[in-house]
Amino acid sequence: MKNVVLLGATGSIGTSSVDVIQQHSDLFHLYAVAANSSVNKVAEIVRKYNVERVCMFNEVAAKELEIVLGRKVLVGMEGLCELAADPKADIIINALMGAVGCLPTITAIEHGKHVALANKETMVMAGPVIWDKLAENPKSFITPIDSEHSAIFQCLEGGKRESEVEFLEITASGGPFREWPIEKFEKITVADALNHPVWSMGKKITIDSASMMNKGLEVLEAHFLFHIPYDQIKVVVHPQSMVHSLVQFRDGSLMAQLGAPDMRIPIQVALTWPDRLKLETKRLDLPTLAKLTFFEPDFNKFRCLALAFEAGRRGGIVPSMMNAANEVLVDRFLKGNLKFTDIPKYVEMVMEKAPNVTGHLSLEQVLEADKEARLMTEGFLK
Ligand SMILES: NC(=O)C1=CN([C@@H]2O[C@H](COP(=O)(O)OP(=O)(O)OC[C@H]3O[C@@H](n4cnc5c(N)ncnc54)[C@H](OP(=O)(O)O)[C@@H]3O)[C@@H](O)[C@H]2O)C=CC1
Ligand SMILES: CC(=O)[C@@H](O)[C@H](O)COP(=O)(O)O
Ligand SMILES: [Mn+2]
Repeated sequence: MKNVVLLGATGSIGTSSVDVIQQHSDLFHLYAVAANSSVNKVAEIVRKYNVERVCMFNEVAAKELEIVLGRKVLVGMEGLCELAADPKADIIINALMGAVGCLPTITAIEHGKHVALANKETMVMAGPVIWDKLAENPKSFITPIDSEHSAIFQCLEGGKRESEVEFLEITASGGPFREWPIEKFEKITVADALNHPVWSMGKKITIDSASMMNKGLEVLEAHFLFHIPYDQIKVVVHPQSMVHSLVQFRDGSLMAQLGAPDMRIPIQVALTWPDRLKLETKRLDLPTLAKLTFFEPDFNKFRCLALAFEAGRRGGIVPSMMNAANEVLVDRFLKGNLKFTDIPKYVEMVMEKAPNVTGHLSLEQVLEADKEARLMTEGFLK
């Protein structure tokens, strides 16, 4: 039996993870959960699945949950990291949203854990630091949950074939504005942007999908997960989201992973790899599938995608600053205080001010850059 710590248990990935764990309750025990402030949802999960340890990031919520459950609730970043380091934990699923996921991932690696990673922001902001930490802690390893990265991971047979890759082809749905003319972008509303054509996900990633920053983040995530240079990473728009990504090998073979758009599939792969267990979810029926289509992305319309490639190529603290600026801007947009077109505009302004840092990158530099970019973005918005 493997003890699973689920960080971000109340979210979209968290909920799907609970389902997968329950479908295999002979193999996995939901040992600990964490969230930000959803007290009732956490209380329900804890009671239903006999969860042993709990953390709430938000202090008030932690106190409230302690009263509801009548037992100790960990709190804040310290609490998240305590769960990530718990000696009884075998697998840490990081399904937190945003840069808050970075330190728990690093702590889990430092404690030799298997990290099943949905929190792409971790890899984007701190990729080189993660490389160092994994090298220092050879017992630890990451299995990706992000659907595209799971597809690539599977095509690479768990990373064994990285050196044989010609390029990675990351698929993108294109989001709700794939067919909108750029002239209409000024008028995009929050409701328009939350209307993802395929996936039902948390709000932040849904806005990122609409701006295609999500695909940009995924390019950096792929670079850091699979050690593939940016010149060998392509993005292809595939509106049906049935092909989750592809790997072109140097012998001319193009491998793809297909499946219904259901995150429980990559979550289960991340938990059970290299084994493939039964999962109750929809199957793709090829004869009844509609056409599968593929297009070049429009880098002019989706400026965030171009900016992310630029941030990746510049390296250093630029990805951390880009990610932080984007988080602030998406939050403002969701609150109705920013135009959709202001997201790439201000991300670019922050990136222009970002210094090029060469040489070894430390965790302190990454976290400082994150803080600095948030302040800078707020400053631009005043
Ligand atoms: N949803 C999807 O299909 C996919 C998501 N991902 C990635 O997975 C991650 C999670 O996404 P998703 O599930 O959609 O997000 P959601 O917004 O649905 O859920 C986020 C979870 O994180 C918790 N959380 C948010 N902020 C904090 C904080 N400061 N401290 C502790 N917990 C916090 C929330 O708790 P609370 O409920 O209390 O707010 C919630 O449990 C993201 O990095 C996303 O990019 C990747 C691929 C697909
Ligand atoms: C399910 C998943 O992995 C998301 O990251 C998804 O890819 C978002 O859709 P887009 O392709 O529109 O960004
Ligand atoms: Mn994805």
